[in-house]
Amino acid sequence: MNEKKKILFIVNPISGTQNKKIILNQLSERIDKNKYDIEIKYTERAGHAVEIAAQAASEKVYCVTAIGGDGTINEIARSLIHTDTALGIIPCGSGNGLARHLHIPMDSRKAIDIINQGLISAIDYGKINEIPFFCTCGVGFDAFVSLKFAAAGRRGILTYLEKTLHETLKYKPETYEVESEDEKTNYKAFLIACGNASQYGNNAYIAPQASLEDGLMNVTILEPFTVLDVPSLAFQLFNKTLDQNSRIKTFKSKKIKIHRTNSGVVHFDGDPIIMDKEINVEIIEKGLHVITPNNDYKELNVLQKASEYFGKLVPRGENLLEDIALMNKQLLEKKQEIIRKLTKK
Ligand SMILES: Nc1ncnc2c1ncn2[C@@H]1O[C@H](COP(=O)(O)OP(=O)(O)OP(=O)(O)O)[C@@H](O)[C@H]1O
Repeated sequence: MNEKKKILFIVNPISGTQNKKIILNQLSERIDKNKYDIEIKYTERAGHAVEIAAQAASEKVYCVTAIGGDGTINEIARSLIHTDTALGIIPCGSGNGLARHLHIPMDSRKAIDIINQGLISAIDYGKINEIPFFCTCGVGFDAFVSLKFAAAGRRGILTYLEKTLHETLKYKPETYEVESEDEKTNYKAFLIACGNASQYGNNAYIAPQASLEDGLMNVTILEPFTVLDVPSLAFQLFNKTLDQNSRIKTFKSKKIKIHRTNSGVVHFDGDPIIMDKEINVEIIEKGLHVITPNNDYKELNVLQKASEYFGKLVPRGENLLEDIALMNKQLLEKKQEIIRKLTKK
């Protein structure tokens, strides 16, 4: 009989708003005990997961699984880069950007099934002034919101939206010099986001074309905009078409330098940190092993989500043309409803 593989689960008790006890009960019921020996550790403070994961990697543990959000994943993954220990993810943060990009289910029972399947892929990661990030990093408004969110004392999507909507129209764009491998350009920008993955979390696609396997970051620069641009920007952010907006500049690069007039806040995977005027961002190819769903599962997941969405929208009528007209009307109403919600002060 094959020797069992060890998985260490690291639980961040403060991430997101989900009850972690329920997840741990599901874990003990569902994890494949013929295949895995499991251990569970709770973090006691910010930064603790870095130490626990580093110890596990030095002991050549098969996998360290985050039960948390992108901040917890960042702390664990930075200790696993360039080791044979794989990262597992049971998403329960506020945004879950990396898990969503990888099509890891938000339902913890299904995420446990993915770990049972145990398919390992290698993905890229990035560094912002030597601090690793796995999803996105950046300067400007998103970094500013991450600072407000960190100080809010509450987590979850509602707190995030509250902070974002509250601050959007007050925020003053800054001037940045951006140096890619090809050119140096000055931008007055609301934000500059560097995407290793495509989204911030909550399906907000700031870099819709980003891939975790191309060795490149997708840079998104949002130039100053007026209140009239907010509905289309908000809609396109969630519709994966932000790169089509006239206020957006995008390009791909392996590394960039950002020079700004003063030191200030940046974010890495949604966590804020103060950095100097000069910021270097680069992507390191295939430096992290992650347990991911297989392609069949990803396709099924996308089809299932689409059919659930349209299933809710379309009544079962007899006349196809009438159904299509009704569906168009309902899609338009849905779009207007999203825009109304996002622009309501
Ligand atoms: N025991 C702890 N007490 C206080 N803070 C902690 C503890 N353990 C981890 N942290 C910090 O909590 C922060 C937030 O965690 P995490 O990012 O996982 O949740 P989230 O912000 O709700 O989700 P997401 O990043 O997906 O939006 C992390 O940056 C981490 O440093």
